Amino acid sequence: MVKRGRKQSSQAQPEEEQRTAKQIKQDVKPGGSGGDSSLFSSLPISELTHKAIREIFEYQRMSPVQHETVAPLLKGHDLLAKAKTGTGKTLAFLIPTIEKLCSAGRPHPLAIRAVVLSPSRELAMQIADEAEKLLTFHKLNVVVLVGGVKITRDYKSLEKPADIVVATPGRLQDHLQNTPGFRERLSSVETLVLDEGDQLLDQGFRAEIDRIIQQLPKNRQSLCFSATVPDSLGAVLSVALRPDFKTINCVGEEDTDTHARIDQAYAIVDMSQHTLGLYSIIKKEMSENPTDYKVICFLPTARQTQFFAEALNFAGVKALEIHSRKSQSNRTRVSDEFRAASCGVLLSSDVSARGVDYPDVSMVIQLGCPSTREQYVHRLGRTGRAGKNGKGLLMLGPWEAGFQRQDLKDLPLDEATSTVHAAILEFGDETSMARSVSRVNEDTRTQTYQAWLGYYNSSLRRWKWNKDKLVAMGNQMSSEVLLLDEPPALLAKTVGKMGLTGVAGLKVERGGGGGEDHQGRCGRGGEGAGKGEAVARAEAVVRKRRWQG
Ligand SMILES: Nc1ncnc2c1ncn2[C@@H]1O[C@H](COP(=O)(O)OP(=O)(O)OP(=O)(O)O)[C@@H](O)[C@H]1O
Repeated sequence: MVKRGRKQSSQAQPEEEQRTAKQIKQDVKPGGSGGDSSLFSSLPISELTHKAIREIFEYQRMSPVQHETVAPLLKGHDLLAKAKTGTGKTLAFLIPTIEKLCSAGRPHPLAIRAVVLSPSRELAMQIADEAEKLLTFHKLNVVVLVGGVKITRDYKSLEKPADIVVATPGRLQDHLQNTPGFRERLSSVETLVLDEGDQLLDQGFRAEIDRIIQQLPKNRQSLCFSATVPDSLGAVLSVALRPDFKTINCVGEEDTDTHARIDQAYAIVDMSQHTLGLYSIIKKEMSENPTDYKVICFLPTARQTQFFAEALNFAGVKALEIHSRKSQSNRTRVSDEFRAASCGVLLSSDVSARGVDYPDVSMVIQLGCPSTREQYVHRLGRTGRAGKNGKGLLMLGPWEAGFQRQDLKDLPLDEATSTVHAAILEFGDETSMARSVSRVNEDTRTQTYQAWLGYYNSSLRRWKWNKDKLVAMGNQMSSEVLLLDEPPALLAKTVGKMGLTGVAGLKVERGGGGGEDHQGRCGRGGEGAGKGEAVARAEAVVRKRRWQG
């Protein structure tokens, strides 16, 4: 069942409703000038778009970012816009983009006239859905081009007119290189939108974005939207925007990038308590909001996401998982299921960190350090959207505590370490959790170990670690989180690629059979052990921990 608003207990309803209504008003109140200029009806746009906003979206007032950006965009300016998460940036760029297209006819039947780029597939699909709703009464087409979908499906979609293409950079570049005629079709582009522009212009996507932009007409209008605009963005914006671009910042100078209505907290939790801590906090949220808990937990890597999801499911918490190791059809199904659910738990890698609009998320948990401060802000922004309340909990290992102290020092995070410990006491059972972890597939645990090493290896300087320390910490994770007797063996090739050849404590498998570590010991991290042995091992780990106090 699709839920439209958070359910309230009957007693709390009037006050809660009033509060929510007030917050929505704040989010949609006109930015500064006030009055009726914030009504959609005051916008000089086509009647067909007005009709969609009225009848399909049923919105009356623009949010501040819509109020401040739509008018200059209708005048044709290039724009960099910053506004907090969940405040309606999607419509802010779609309305002017569509208006420009309907004010003139197609230059030729297959012309691509607007390109919207998104860093993730799920976000691209969501933007395309929103565009289709806005185009309900227009005769314009939207085509989505994202990775993970059979290219033949793209060819089919591209047989029709594609006035607006919403794409991830990799797939768009693939078409540029390999699809006959695609490059020519792009020569009609009038508008380029970079949603989550800071991420698109960052290192990860930069080369693809540069190549795409080279193919677009110079006289296009370009827009860049995000909830975070790091200083480094200034230097690369000239690639996408014309030099006289406007900047609109809907986050006041004195304000923070996050919403005051989201209660933010952090907890410093020992590695050995991460699984139990996560389980217990989710159980607490479920018991406090039995009919409307909706939790997203972000993990640093796809494999950690998979590991914790499997462990939680064995422990009796139904958890969905979404990450890059899943097929696109599975990702889309999971995303749709979580969007429509009134209650649920979703474990996600950063594929859902930005832009994705799941309604009524009650809590965002971040277990492990996010890659950047910006990523923290975007992940947190999956709750507290469109004027609603929300909660965020950042759970860090002791070695990561500096992230909260340094990178988030201007954000209002309360310390909640004792809350996590209290939740563990109330809801956790170490032996039963150890049994659940032992049931997690051996391959998942090996891959989680490898991914963990990869994630921390890519930022050694941030942790002030050398390679020996990295491996020591990884092995601690293998023992305390994955509950393996010995760290799993990694292929020599993988170890070489990570630059870890010769590092003490790493077990290396030289193709086939068991592994040998750099001290010459043999074994394979519990592989091949039966279920009974795995549980016995888990219980031994718990016993050992108790002995060690
Ligand atoms: N004018 C409006 N009135 C009421 N609700 C709105 C309005 N505009 C957008 N919304 C709703 O607000 C929610 C958030 O919008 P949207 O996803 O565009 O936010 P965003 O600013 O792009 O967020 P993010 O920074 O996370 O990408 C959506 O559910 C959307 O339908």
